[in-house]
This record gives sequence, structure tokens and C-alpha cells, in this order.
Amino acid sequence: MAADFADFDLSQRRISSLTPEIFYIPNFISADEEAQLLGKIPPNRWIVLTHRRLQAHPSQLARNNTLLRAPLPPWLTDPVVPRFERLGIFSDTPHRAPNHVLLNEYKPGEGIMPHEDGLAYAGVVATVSLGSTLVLDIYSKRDGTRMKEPKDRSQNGPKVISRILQEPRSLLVTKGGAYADYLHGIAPVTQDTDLNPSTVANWSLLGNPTAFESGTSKRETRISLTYRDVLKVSDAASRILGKKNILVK
Ligand SMILES: O=C(O)CCC(=O)C(=O)O
Ligand SMILES: [Fe+2]
Repeated sequence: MAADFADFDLSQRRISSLTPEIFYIPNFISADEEAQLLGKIPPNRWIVLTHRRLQAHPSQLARNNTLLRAPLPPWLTDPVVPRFERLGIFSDTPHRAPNHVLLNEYKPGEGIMPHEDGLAYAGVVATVSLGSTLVLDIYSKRDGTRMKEPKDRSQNGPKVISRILQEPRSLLVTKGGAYADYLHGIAPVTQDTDLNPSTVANWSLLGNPTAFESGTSKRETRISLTYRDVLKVSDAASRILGKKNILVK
């Protein structure tokens, strides 16, 4: 049985006071709950991209970043959302609860380019990891506005400032602009390497650090559930459904 997180102090799980506000909780869900979640993912909802596939629940956002008002499906709500409530994760966002979940699936060798999450969402993202461990890289936004020569690219490009190891069943919470003032990405590799207490920012918070003592972690298929609060919500069902152009993200 996973803990119910009633008297849990999230501030104790902050990854580092020097970097953006990011919190890590291993074993946020139990192995049974993980298996149930994996079993509930609808096989017909995947949007296939080049290096991963994704699903959006309850729906994709419309072009103007508006969510059509609809509840999250129950399998994405229980048991996760009540635990968020007990931890106060979304207590300061406009709807005080997540209203949107993006699922991403990465097979070994797949990843996601460094990016920021954009203006559609409140500045809190809560990510539940399923199936496999992988490293999330956090990048500073280097000022690359003017690159005189292509060779300057290495100096001006985004730079990894933090590496976060996400174990299956863990929760990662990013707050306070961590996903807007910094970039985040996942390298398209088949194993994560160079893992140790000085290269992994959340090493001291890991559930099972002994599993990574060899310094490498082989990727299996990993699915993330990223819970968000979309700022703009609309009841105008017919107007939005009438529009042809729907954005993935
Ligand atoms: O899979 C993840 O943990 C990150 C996904 C992500 O960055 C996104 O969907 O914007
Ligand atoms: Fe993202």
C-alpha cells in the first residue's frame, strides 16, 4: 500500500535549493497501482510522433490553447489526484486542480528535445513515471540570440544544469517557472550513463539508489503522466469542435 501522504512535507523533497523548484517523491504509487494505470491506457488514443507517442486527456487543446471543459477520466483521477490534494500541489493554480493530462511514451532510444512547456498551463506540472527509469535533463536558456559563426553554437546552446533520475512509480513536481524559465528534455538513448551522487541531482531522494550503483540504467519503455492545469477552459463545445485545426500541444 502506498502512503496516503496526509502529513507529508513536500518541501523536504526539493531537489536542490540552487536550481529551479523541483520536487521528487519515489514510490508515489504502488506497483499494483502502476500496473492498473498501465492497463487502463486506451490503445486507440495514441498520437504517433517521430520519437515518441502521446495522448491528451480529456482532449487535445484547441488552437487558442483552450481546453474544452470535461472531467479527467476516473482512471487518471484515482488514486493520483486525491494525493496531489493532500500534498497541496495544485493549491495555488487557477483551478486548484489538474484539468489536463498528457501521456508520453518513450521506447529505448526515444526522447524529447529540450523545450519549455509554453503559456497554455499554470506553472505547475506533476509527472508520474511508469514502467522504466530515465533521466530528465534541465537546461539553462543560454542567450543564443546572436551566433556569429556556427562554431559558436556550442557556447550559446542550452546547457544541462541538472539531471534528474525518474524511477518508475515516482512523482516529479516542477513549480515556480521551472518549466518556463528553463528547458527540459530527455536524451534519445538506450541507456542512461554516468549516474552517481554528483551527477544526479536527486540522488539522495531516490527510492532505490543501489539499483544505479553501476552508474548505468538500461531504458525500458517508459510512460509519463504529466498532470497540468490549463488556464483557459471553455464551455463553448460546438464552437471549438467546429474548428478543424487542433494542436497537439
Ligand atoms: O515525459 C516527460 O517526463 C516529459 C514530457 C514533457 O516534457 C512534455 O510533455 O512536455
Ligand atoms: Fe515538457
